[in-house]
Amino acid sequence: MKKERGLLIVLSGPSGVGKGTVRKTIFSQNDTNFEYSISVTTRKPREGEVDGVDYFFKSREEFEEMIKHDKLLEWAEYVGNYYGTPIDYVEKTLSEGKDVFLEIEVQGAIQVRKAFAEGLFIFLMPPSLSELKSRIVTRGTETNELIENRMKVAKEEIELMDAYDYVVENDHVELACERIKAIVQAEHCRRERIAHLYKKMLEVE
Ligand SMILES: Nc1ncnc2c1ncn2[C@@H]1O[C@H](COP(=O)(O)OP(=O)(O)OP(=O)(O)O)[C@@H](O)[C@H]1O
Ligand SMILES: Nc1nc2c(ncn2[C@@H]2O[C@H](COP(=O)(O)O)[C@@H](O)[C@H]2O)c(=O)[nH]1
Repeated sequence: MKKERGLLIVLSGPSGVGKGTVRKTIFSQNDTNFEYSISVTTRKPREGEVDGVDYFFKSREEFEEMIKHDKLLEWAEYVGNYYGTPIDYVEKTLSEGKDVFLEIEVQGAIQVRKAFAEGLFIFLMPPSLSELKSRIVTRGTETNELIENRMKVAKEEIELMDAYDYVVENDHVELACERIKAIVQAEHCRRERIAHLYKKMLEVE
C-alpha cells in the first residue's frame, strides 16, 4: 500500500524571536517524530556550531552552484548571507511518511508556501518589539549594526504574519512548544478525518 506523505511543518518568524530555541526544545522533548531539515548557509559558524548538525556551511560559490542545479526548495539572502533548504532531503523524508520540520526566515517561508501549499505554516511572534531586541542583544552573537538590520527586517516580517496558518506567541519557550505540538496534532487529525470521509464517499458510489 502507498504510504501517506508526511506533513511539512514550517516554523518562521523574525530573527531573535526564539525559533531555534523552540525548535531545539521540541526536538529534545522526544515526544514527536519530526525530522529536522538542516539548512545550507554561507554564514560563518558561530562558536559551538557544528557542520552537518546546525547547518551545512558552504562558500558563496558552492551555494550558487546549488541554486543553479535546483538543489534548494527555497533560498534567501538574509542580512548578507545565503540560507537555503536542500530539496532532496525534504522530498525523500516526506515520501517516507515522516513529518519534516523547517525553521526558516520569512522570505523563504513565502517561497515554500508557493511550492507546498499543503504545508503547515506557523509564525512565531515575540511578546513585543522591545523584548525581541532584548533577546537579540542578550544572545550576544550580533554586532550593533547587525542588530539594527535584523530589527528593521523584523518589523517588515511581522507585517506578513497574515500569510500563515497559525501565529504562536513565544512568551515562554515551554508554552510555545506545547502550542506548536498541539497545532500539528490537530492538523493530523483534520487530515485523517478528511481522508476517511473521502474514502467513505468513494465506497458509497
Ligand atoms: N520565550 C523566551 N523568553 C526569553 N528568551 C527567549 C525565549 N525564547 C528564546 N529566547 C532567547 O532569545 C534569544 C534568541 O533566540 P533564538 O536564537 O532561538 O532566536 P531565532 O529566532 O532562532 O534567531 P535567528 O533567527 O536570528 O536565528 C536567545 O538568547 C534565546 O535564549
Ligand atoms: N530562508 C531560509 N532561512 C533560513 C534557513 N535556515 C535558517 N534560516 C533563517 O535565517 C535566519 C538567520 O539565521 P542565523 O542562524 O544566522 O541566526 C533565521 O531567521 C533562520 O531561521 C533556510 O534554509 N532558509
